[in-house]
Order: sequence, then C-alpha cells, then structure tokens
Amino acid sequence: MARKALGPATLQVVQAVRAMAERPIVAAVSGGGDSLALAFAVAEVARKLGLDHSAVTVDHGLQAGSAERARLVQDQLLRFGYPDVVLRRVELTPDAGPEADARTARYRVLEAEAAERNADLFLGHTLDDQAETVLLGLARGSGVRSLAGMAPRSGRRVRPLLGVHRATTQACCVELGLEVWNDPHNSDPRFTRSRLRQRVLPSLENDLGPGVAEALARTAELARADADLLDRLAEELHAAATAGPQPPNLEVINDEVPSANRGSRKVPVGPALNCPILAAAEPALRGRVIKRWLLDCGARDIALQHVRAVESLIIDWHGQRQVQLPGMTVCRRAGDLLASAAGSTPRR
Ligand SMILES: Nc1ncnc2c1ncn2[C@@H]1O[C@H](COP(=O)(O)OP(=O)(O)OP(=O)(O)O)[C@@H](O)[C@H]1O
Repeated sequence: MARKALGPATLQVVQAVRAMAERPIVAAVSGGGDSLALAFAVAEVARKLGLDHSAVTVDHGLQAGSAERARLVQDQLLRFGYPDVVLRRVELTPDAGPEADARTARYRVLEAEAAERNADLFLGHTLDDQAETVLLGLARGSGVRSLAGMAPRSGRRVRPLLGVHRATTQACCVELGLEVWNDPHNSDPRFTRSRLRQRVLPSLENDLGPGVAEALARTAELARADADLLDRLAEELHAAATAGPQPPNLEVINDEVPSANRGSRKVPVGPALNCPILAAAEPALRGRVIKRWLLDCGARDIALQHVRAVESLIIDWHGQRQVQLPGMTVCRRAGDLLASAAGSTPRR
C-alpha cells in the first residue's frame, strides 16, 4: 500500500492499537469494518515497533461465497504488508446451533494460532460492542461481573478498540478505501444483539440523549474494578471458610426421585464450609463463596434462588433438612459445617 498521511479516524485507531502493543501480535480479522481497521493499525504499529505480526481469518462456510470473501480479506491484508496471513476453514455440522458453536470453534482456532506464535490475539471489539455487552448483562440480571463487559486484556486476548466508536472504525475504512464485509447476522432481527444494535441503543441515545454508549462502556470499566476486588476478597474468604477440619461422609437423600424409589446412602463430600465464618462475612462475599463452592461441588445452572437457599442454611438455620440443587448436588448442615455431596443413586 502506497505510504501517505493517515486520516484522523485511522490515526485514532492506530493510537489505540499502539497503546496495547507489547509483543508479537496475531490480528483476528473477519473482514468486517472493525477488524479490518484493527488489522491495518496492527500492521502499522508492528512495523514501527519491529514486532512480529500475522493475521488469521476463519471461514465457517456458513454463508454462500464465504470462501471467496475470506480470500478477499486475505488479499487486503497482504496489501497492508502482513508477512503472514492464515486462512482457516472451520467446518460446522449443519445441525449445530450456528452462532454459538461458530464462536467457540473460532476462538479455539484463533487462540491456538496465537499460542503457537507466543503472541497476543488482537480482537476488533469496539466501544459500541462493549455498550451492547453491558446492556445484555443488565438485562440478564446476573450481577456486577456481567456489567463488567469485556476486559481490554484477558489472557492472550487483547481488545485495543474498546475505547473507539464503531463510527470511527467505519470512517477509518473509508479513509483507507477498504472493501468491508457486512455480516448479515449483524442486522438479522432474530438475534438479540442485533435488535439491541439496531433498535435499543439508538432508541436510548434518542430518548436519553447522546453519550449513552460511552456511559455504558464507562460502567463496564468501573464494574470490572469492583468485580475484580470482590472476587479477590471472596477468594480469601473461600480459603478461610474451607480451611478447617472436614466432616465424615454425609447421608444424603435424593429429593429429585419419587419417594417409592428414594433411598439414601453415604457418599463422598466436597470440602465443607465453616458456617460461623461465612455468617460473619459480608453478604456480597458470602454469596460469591457459596456459588463458587457449589460449582466446585458439581452443581450446575446455579441461580440466585439456589445461592439463597444454601445461604439460609448458614444464616438462618433452625434444623432444616438438606437443600437439593441442580446437577444432583445436595447440601446439608452438620453442626458448624456445611457439607455438600453428589446426590445419591436411588435404591431400587
Ligand atoms: N471469522 C472470523 N475470523 C477471524 N476473526 C474473527 C472472525 N469473526 C470475528 N472475529 C474477531 O472477533 C471480533 C469480534 O467479532 P464478533 O463480535 O462478530 O465476534 P464474537 O466472536 O461473537 O465476539 P463476542 O461474542 O466476544 O463479541 C472481530 O472484531 C474479530 O477480531
């Protein structure tokens, strides 16, 4: 690509990438405007800093012409001066739920490429993606961690554009004359995120005034710091609450099977929790410890009501029976200890 002065939007993207470029970089490029702008900036910055860099495009073969599109992306990347552009075809079985499975398969391939090169994996999520993620978390009602959105850096994954608007990456592509692919999923109203993008956020901006996306992205930043602190404190509380002596095996009764088939038996217990220590702790930390403990004990699909039910054995115990949880896990109080066990197999 001929060297010429960069436009203002391109400069902004380059600066954002520069701020997070520390070691070899693998850019994940779908061919959409965000990741093409990212890819250009990565090439610019890596050249200046002398960092190894490469790009990976994953073709899921989900849409007609996807292979041709992937090659078009590859051509543009080679013009940016990438020494190495990897095209990966990741076939999905036709009956696999397309989006979620494509995403899991994609991250596996992208992470593996980055690991092989001992590189950071740069992703093109923007400030608007972050705002959408926070709103989705809020609507799910699952607490401060889900309001924390995506981290700018987590493991190998680096998201340098979380402070950059999508409008800027789009303007960057226009400045550079790039051929952008518009993913039809992004405007398909069957997907929640697309409805949020097309209708909810614009309507919020319209009704509440401009700056809602920035405010949501700021919420993510603040919530992440809070969530990190709470997780750290909960980790310490968990260590203290599981440090004591462990109880003998626990007699559990499986409430999930009809009483005629129901039996009870002694089964191995997970680490027990010390109730007085947890009762004296802050509720925010206690809830986190209980949730983590339940997951460690094999429970699945834990909701707030399950955490509350277990919590009542700690702070409001008056001899209740055990609590039964999803994943056949059972919790029971024995003196000062709260023990849990995988649910018993019913006797026939
Ligand atoms: N097919 C692909 N090949 C390579 N990279 C991709 C591909 N699709 C997405 N990416 C990378 O992931 C970033 C986010 O894209 P998108 O929001 O569509 O994906 P996602 O995987 O659903 O991410 P998330 O759910 O974390 O928001 C893109 O900017 C790009 O860096």
